[in-house]
Amino acid sequence: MSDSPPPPVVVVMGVSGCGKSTLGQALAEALGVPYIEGDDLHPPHNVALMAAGTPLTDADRAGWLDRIGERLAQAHDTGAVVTCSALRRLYRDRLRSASPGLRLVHLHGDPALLAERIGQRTGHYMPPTLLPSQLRTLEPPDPDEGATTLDIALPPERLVRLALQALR
Ligand SMILES: Nc1ncnc2c1ncn2[C@@H]1O[C@H](COP(=O)(O)OP(=O)(O)OP(=O)(O)O)[C@@H](O)[C@H]1O
Ligand SMILES: O=C(O)[C@H](O)[C@@H](O)[C@H](O)[C@H](O)CO
Repeated sequence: MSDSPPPPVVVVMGVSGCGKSTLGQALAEALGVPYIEGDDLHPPHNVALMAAGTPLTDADRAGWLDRIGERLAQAHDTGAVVTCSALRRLYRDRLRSASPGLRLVHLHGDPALLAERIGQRTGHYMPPTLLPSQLRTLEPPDPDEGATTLDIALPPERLVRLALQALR
């Protein structure tokens, strides 16, 4: 029997292109927990809207957040790293109601750097034109949410180290 605490359930959050998938995968590997790509849980309707350059509404995101919440709840014993934009406080409250102990890592960065990274990547449904609406919708975590905010200008390996330190 080990007295070690259960592995963490982590949501890596932030606007499109902030590096959620890049950090999320590396962090899951470092923690030895499953990785869940939140973008894969969007219904096709949401993906079609975003691909057409239409921002999602609260109603569009509701069912998606519930699916993510289910996955977070299932990960209670195993831990997990899940990517989810989780832009608004009310979305995060919805996730926390499914997984009360969840930890947040918020990737935050200069809009010009975000635009550059989104512009450089290929094969993604999310068009660069949606970045301004993502930034308008973002409500950065409040102090009581205990989030760790990291600067996307840092290299991925450093972000992993800082996230691991914060999650200890
Ligand atoms: N710390 C970093 N330093 C430099 N480039 C990075 C960093 N993190 C991510 N990138 C690059 O930025 C781009 C966006 O990263 P990524 O796809 O991980 O973001 P995302 O938040 O998951 O995006 P989305 O939510 O839109 O799917 C990718 O091309 C990735 O290689
Ligand atoms: O809440 C949202 O508007 C969406 O989750 C977006 O943030 C994208 O799915 C994601 O970032 C992929 O580019």
